[in-house]
Amino acid sequence: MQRFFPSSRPSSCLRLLSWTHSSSGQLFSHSTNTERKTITPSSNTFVDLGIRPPLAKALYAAFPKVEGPTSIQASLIPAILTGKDVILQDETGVGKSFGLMLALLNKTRLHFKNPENGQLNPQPAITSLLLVPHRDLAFQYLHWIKRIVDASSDHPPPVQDVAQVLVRDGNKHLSEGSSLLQQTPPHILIATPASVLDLCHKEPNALRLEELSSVVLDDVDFMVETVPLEGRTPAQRRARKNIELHPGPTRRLLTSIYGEQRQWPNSENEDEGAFHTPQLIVASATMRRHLKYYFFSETGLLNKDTVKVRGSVMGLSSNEDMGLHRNITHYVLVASHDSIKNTSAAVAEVVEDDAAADVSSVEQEEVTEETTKQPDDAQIEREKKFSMLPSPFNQNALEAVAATFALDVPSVALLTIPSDASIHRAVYDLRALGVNAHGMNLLVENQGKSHLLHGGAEKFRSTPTLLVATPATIRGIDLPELSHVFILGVRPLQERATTALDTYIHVAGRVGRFGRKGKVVSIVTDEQEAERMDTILKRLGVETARLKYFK
Ligand SMILES: Nc1ncnc2c1ncn2[C@@H]1O[C@H](COP(=O)(O)OP(=O)(O)OP(=O)(O)O)[C@@H](O)[C@H]1O
Repeated sequence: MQRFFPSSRPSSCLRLLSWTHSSSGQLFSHSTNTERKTITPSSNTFVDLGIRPPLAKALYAAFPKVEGPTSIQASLIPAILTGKDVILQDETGVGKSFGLMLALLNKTRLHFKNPENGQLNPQPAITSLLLVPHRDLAFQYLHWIKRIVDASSDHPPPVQDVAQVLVRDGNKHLSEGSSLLQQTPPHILIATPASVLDLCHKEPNALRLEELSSVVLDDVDFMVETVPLEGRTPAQRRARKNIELHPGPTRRLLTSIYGEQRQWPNSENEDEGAFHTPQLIVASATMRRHLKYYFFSETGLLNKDTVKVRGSVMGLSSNEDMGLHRNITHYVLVASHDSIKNTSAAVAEVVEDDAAADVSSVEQEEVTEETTKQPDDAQIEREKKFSMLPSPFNQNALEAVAATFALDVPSVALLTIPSDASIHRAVYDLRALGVNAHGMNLLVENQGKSHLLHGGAEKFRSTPTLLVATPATIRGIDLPELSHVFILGVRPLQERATTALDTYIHVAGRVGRFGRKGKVVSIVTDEQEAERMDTILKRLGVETARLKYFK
């Protein structure tokens, strides 16, 4: 019998531990048709890249639209399978996360000996720790993996043998998560850095970090806080000091795994064969120079042997051409109390080849769970409170969202609000304007889950949905039917800081993915904000189009 989880071993051995392969595994079939206008396919097959045939077969069965690897996957997968460290950068929506998942599924499952008694541990080790910035991305990965596992045989293994999620979702989840982890360590643990630290603190033996074969940071720039190197302003100096004194969870976790300065094998310790640190893989669409400085110089977490995998449109330097102009149309609406109009920088009337046209081509899947839910007590209580308090949101801006949503959105759209604003309140206000709004929560059908895997479009077409989230919680999220992103709140663009640009890149990058089209509508409320927005778009090299419904 072929194994589901397969064959490649990092070159070095773990200190004082020995390992052996686990035999967990299942078999796996295929077909295809992927609409791909701009994503370069690779001439290789997944198997050519080192993906084991049963896994490739399960992948094709689970995702019938997948024909073969994309060009970034063709570079990424073999790089990961060498066991070397990898730094990956390519634009949003080209299959980076999907490729990461496949490479991790393909890795060898190991059993270690207990160094104290020399006996083989009864449970296999967790092979990979996949760190993500927020819980919704963790569940998206789990969802993808479950689909592949379920397609792997008529009697698939429980998904929890293959992957588990550990997120800070109240103590209950963490404690349930931790006992499951110890009973059945998964092949891949998908977690937020803060939840891993919490667990290590509460139950130091729950996770055997020293047995990990690889550590992956997806959307790494969002997880590791850094300050531009050139920045000399007092605020930047304070920020640098603050990071030094109070490093964030990712920095602390990386220090626990690799030490303050990662040690690299030299001729002495290599000979002893007792040197191991897990392979480190870092990925994002945006990676600024200061982040690379952190990895290569400040901590030595990466070194010159690191494999650099990058997309064709960008260098690994600070290049702001992120391909945002290719499939995405950008609009800026100025909402005031008496009008909604296009910004004066809007240049062209776009011939509407609607994003809706793309939606119709996606694969349909039955939505099994009930999509309407009765409001719970907390919601009723909240709504009572909201009805008595004035809204903190600019109502003109919300009306602009509601009007554009009603006129232009066929199935599902996303609205990002500033990170300090209340999602519940935004949902409440938008519902009062007749919008079918929900806070995004990828565990709940009508809050985004049914849109995760090309599911539910038909069901929702009659009542389009607006999912509300903050920029931090949409990183990496892939909702294939998403046609529009609305952005409320423009971050100030400081001279050297690139945060506002990167935020826009990631938020806008939720649409226009994998060759599909999309629209990004930023809503501003005065000329000053409009100017800021125009500057951001100019820096990103995109033109502002005119939305036909407004002046
Ligand atoms: N080889 C492939 N063939 C067809 N579809 C694919 C392939 N690889 C990925 N996809 C699909 O492309 C979409 C985008 O993939 P993914 O989320 O991995 O992109 P990404 O580059 O990680 O984006 P981001 O930078 O926003 O996180 C997903 O819907 C995924 O299912």
